[in-house]
Amino acid sequence: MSGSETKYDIPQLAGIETWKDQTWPELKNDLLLRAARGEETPRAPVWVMRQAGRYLPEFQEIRRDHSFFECCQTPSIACALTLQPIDRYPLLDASIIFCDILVVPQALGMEVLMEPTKGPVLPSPLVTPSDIERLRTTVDVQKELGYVFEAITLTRKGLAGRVPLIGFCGAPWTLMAYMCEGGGSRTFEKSKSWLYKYPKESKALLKRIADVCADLLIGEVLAGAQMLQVFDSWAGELTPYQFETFALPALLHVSHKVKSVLAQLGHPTITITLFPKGVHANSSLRLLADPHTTGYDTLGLDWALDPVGVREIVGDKVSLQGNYDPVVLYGGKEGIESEVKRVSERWKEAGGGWIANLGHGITPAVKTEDMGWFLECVHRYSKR
Ligand SMILES: Cc1c2[nH]c(c1CCC(=O)O)Cc1[nH]c(c(CCC(=O)O)c1C)Cc1[nH]c(c(CCC(=O)O)c1C)Cc1[nH]c(c(C)c1CCC(=O)O)C2
Repeated sequence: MSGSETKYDIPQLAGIETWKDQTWPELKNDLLLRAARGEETPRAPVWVMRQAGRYLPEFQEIRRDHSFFECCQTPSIACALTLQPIDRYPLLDASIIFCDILVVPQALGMEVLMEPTKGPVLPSPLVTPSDIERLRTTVDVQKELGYVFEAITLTRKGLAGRVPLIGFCGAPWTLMAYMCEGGGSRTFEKSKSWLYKYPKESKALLKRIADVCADLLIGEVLAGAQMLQVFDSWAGELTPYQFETFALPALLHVSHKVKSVLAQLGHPTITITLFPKGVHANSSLRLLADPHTTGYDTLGLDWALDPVGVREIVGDKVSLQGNYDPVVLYGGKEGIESEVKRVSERWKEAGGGWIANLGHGITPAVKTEDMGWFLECVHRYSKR
């Protein structure tokens, strides 16, 4: 399964010429990178998915004057939004570049809108395999997504070594789901019926998406990202068979291509987190236990899983991230403290590399002081 033997084509990225000449501010807090490599750190590094988001008044202020994708596509704005939570909360141990997973369908040629009440909308979804012809056959990731790389370089400088910068992309299956559904879904009838009706074409589509994801991640690292995360937000909608047959090979294509191309370029290896939201620990997660073969060093867990139980299943080779219930942030000061304390004990008992995070993104109505209190509690109760 290891991708080290396969030679991948090196994408045409500006960073290939420039990455060796970049000098970066010295990193002062490397807890995140150590935990991702499997170290048991003195306390858990902590960050929060969607930490640059609508619960922050300073985010809302910028969003008032700019559309969502304008924020993603303007490097100075994306940089400013990424730095907002870092400036406000010195207890955060990581930053994640402000962007969206749906920039990959855009790079493939699909229109994506962000509607205030509905979330993402893709007005012309893929209905049958003949619609795949509407996608660009080769994607010039530098041309389509160069703004992400620019934003990353600016942000890494702006961070001045305070914390590492995470780059990310969506997982092929999750992106295919958006591309076939035309937006979010409750039942995933359109995207999952592709897997039953058109299994061969589904695999080919997933591979094409995976290629763009890999090139995006490679460009992010060359531009200055110090760690990567792949968001498979809809992994839990699949049967274990579908996860293994469709989602997993595409995920492995991404991680193997990223690591192999970086090695070909002589770039130091970096760690990758996979967030396969909703997957069953005893079936799908079990397939992801060995970073040496999967290329995923850390697995992000949602709040439905118990860290001790997961450790028993996946063993000690892989690091883990998670998994406080995002709704705990509405639990009040005492509620937050007692839950963080309880869950942290499970994590310490589980052992191994642990990055503290929510089990999914922070939601817009959270009070900024409750987010701050949550971070304080994690610092206190994750101490080993
Ligand atoms: C599925 C998914 C998307 N985007 C993303 C995922 C994977 C994680 C997950 O499962 O939530 C990933 C994402 N989206 C965003 C980030 C930025 C980095 C971070 O702080 O985590 C990241 C990592 C910004 C964003 N992406 C989005 C916002 C809010 C949009 C706004 O400002 O109007 C932000 C800050 C919009 C978005 N983008 C997406 C949705 C479903 C929505 C709508 C959500 C909603 O309306 O509540 C697609």
